[in-house]
Amino acid sequence: MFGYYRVASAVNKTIVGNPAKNAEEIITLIQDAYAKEVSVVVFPELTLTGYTASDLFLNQTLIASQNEKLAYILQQTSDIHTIAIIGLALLEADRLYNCAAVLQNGKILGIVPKSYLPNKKEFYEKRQFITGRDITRTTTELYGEEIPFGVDLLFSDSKEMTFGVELCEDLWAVTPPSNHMANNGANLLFNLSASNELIGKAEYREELVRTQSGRCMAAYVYASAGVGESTTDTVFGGHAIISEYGSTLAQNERFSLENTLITADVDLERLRWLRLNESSYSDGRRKKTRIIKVDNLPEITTLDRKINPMPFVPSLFEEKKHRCDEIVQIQAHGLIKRMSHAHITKAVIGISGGLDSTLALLSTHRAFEIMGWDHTNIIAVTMPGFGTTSRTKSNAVKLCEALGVTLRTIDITDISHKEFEAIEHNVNEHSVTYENVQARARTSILMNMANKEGGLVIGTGDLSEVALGWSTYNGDHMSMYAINSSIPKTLIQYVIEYFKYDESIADVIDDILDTPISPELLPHKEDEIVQETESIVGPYALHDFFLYHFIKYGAKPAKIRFLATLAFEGKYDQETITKWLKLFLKRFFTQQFKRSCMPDGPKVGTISLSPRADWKMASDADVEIWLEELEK
Ligand SMILES: Nc1ncnc2c1ncn2[C@@H]1O[C@H](COP(=O)(O)OP(=O)(O)OC[C@H]2O[C@@H]([n+]3cccc(C(=O)O)c3)[C@H](O)[C@@H]2O)[C@@H](O)[C@H]1O
Ligand SMILES: Nc1ncnc2c1ncn2[C@@H]1O[C@H](COP(=O)(O)OP(=O)(O)OP(=O)(O)O)[C@@H](O)[C@H]1O
Ligand SMILES: NC(=O)CC[C@H](N)C(=O)O
Repeated sequence: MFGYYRVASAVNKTIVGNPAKNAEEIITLIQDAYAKEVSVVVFPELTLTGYTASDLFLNQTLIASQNEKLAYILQQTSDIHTIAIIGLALLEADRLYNCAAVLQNGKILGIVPKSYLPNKKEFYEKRQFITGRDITRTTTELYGEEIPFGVDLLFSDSKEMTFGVELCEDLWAVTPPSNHMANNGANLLFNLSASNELIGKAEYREELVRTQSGRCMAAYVYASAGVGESTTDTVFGGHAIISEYGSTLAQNERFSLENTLITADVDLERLRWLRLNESSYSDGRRKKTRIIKVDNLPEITTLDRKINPMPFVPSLFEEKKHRCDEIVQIQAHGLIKRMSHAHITKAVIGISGGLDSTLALLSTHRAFEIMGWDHTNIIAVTMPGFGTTSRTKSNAVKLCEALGVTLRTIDITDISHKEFEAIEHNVNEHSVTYENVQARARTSILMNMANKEGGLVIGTGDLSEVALGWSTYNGDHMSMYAINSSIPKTLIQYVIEYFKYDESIADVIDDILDTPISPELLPHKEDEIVQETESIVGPYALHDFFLYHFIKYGAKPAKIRFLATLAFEGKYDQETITKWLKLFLKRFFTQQFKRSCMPDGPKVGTISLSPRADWKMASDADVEIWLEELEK
């Protein structure tokens, strides 16, 4: 489903040295995983024997029993499409290898040996096993069949999934085998482990799994041996972890006395496309690998994953101050460098009482504060026009007064009337010309004032407006430094709210956040805003969501719609989402010409649409195939 696969980590109840009993638990867990539509489930290291069998691995009875019970598992799971990866002590060429056997539909698809054998303190694997690091392009014989065997095996369904397998210590090595697997296209990695519990180790282990998923731009599924292992010298807690691209999606409670199975739906399509955006991924050296084809995998019927409706906004409240501080620091230092370099000491900003100009003013104010520059050198200009209401105007004035900046008021109605007359535009015709004359009048005033004062015009447009082209070309679209240009509207609101720590502006910020978003270009009715942006172009929450998935993952519109339907369940139905998504796509394509000549401005988050850095696109590209997809 849209590139999602359900994967699982299983920790079975273990009896050391009893493959028959362990096999029963393994079969139960494989059946459970299949019932849950899991594509691949991974088990702990040396699953059938128990990891702690120690010198019993050198005894014929244990290995014979293990192999017999593996055959039994194959027979019992012959009609199960879920792939199971279980740990096996493999006797090959009179050597013992610590391996992962990949099983599906009663067959062994391949066997991968462990590369790094821990051999210090409580670990002494080299007593029984040898490394399989150099084994490539070979097979091993089990039950009379030749089975691919080696560290060069990858498993692919020829769709979105290619997976590789490593074992426990492999992940702790300086260069884990999974690095090479990822370089060769594996976007899903499994680890069969037996990692004992020591204070603080669980946190480190989770961090290791999570960061490896980030480094490899992959999903990483980890299963470690449970409490049934021998406690002669050490205790095992059965840690199960599923991470994807630097985030942990699921993790179990350790020390369970029962079988445990955790699942997560991983987005393997997203990972593939993310990699296209990383040159260091493309530059990774490819090695010879053998690809084992797999098919008949279970498909999920419903997605079990929380989709964040606000991808630009941190979900944890505790992160707010830190994140907002960071954003404002980046903005402020972008401006400081530019002003210092140009030997300019004054900033000129049009203040409307709306969200964007509020943040631009607050961040400019922070820049002046950092540098100890005189706040009165920030020249804030309110320019009431036909649509300006007393609410926004008074908020603009209150904010400027509280911040101690220089405030000027210049009414633009006369200038606009003169312009209408000059271009012979009927003042009663409230068309785009009527709107743009005002926006351009304001920009012209700001630019000319900047010349007069020796100042720099601070641009206020945000990333959502830049994506939609929701600005007047050569009007508010233009400035000398566009401080908000990579901050989307949903984040602008969040950052402004953080400034409420300053009590002198807390009330006015509340009212600014509460005011409908509007360009206030059409005449107001009895001092009430008539032109609400979100009823014209659609909700910014949706547009920011579309933008994020479209740019970051190159997602197809049909997938974006599917995800939005889940993320905004109960708020927007599919029809509404489709309507605004079409508008987003149309505007995104037709409005590139405004982005192609947008002013300099600091990149703040991972997404920016700067034509010089992040987003190079033809201004005349056709949107048809993107729209067609939504008709299917
Ligand atoms: N591909 C292309 N390459 C080069 N030029 C192209 C072009 N497509 C159109 N054009 C030209 O550009 C013109 C259209 O661009 P433009 O003049 O900007 O005009 P336009 O985008 O039609 O109008 C600006 C819109 O932005 C809204 N606005 C303005 C100001 C602030 C805010 C806000 O809420 O923040 C919103 C306003 O309500 C209005 O709907 C066309 O008339 C055409 O001359
Ligand atoms: N009445 C006004 N006085 C001064 N400047 C204005 C006025 N109206 C608009 N501007 C300038 O034009 C910019 C774009 O206007 P717009 O209304 O889109 O932005 P905003 O009000 O700051 O924020 P939002 O888009 O969130 O409403 C403003 O940020 C501001 O710099
Ligand atoms: N089984 C192993 O390879 C264990 C070694 C590893 N460093 C751990 O404790 O997790």
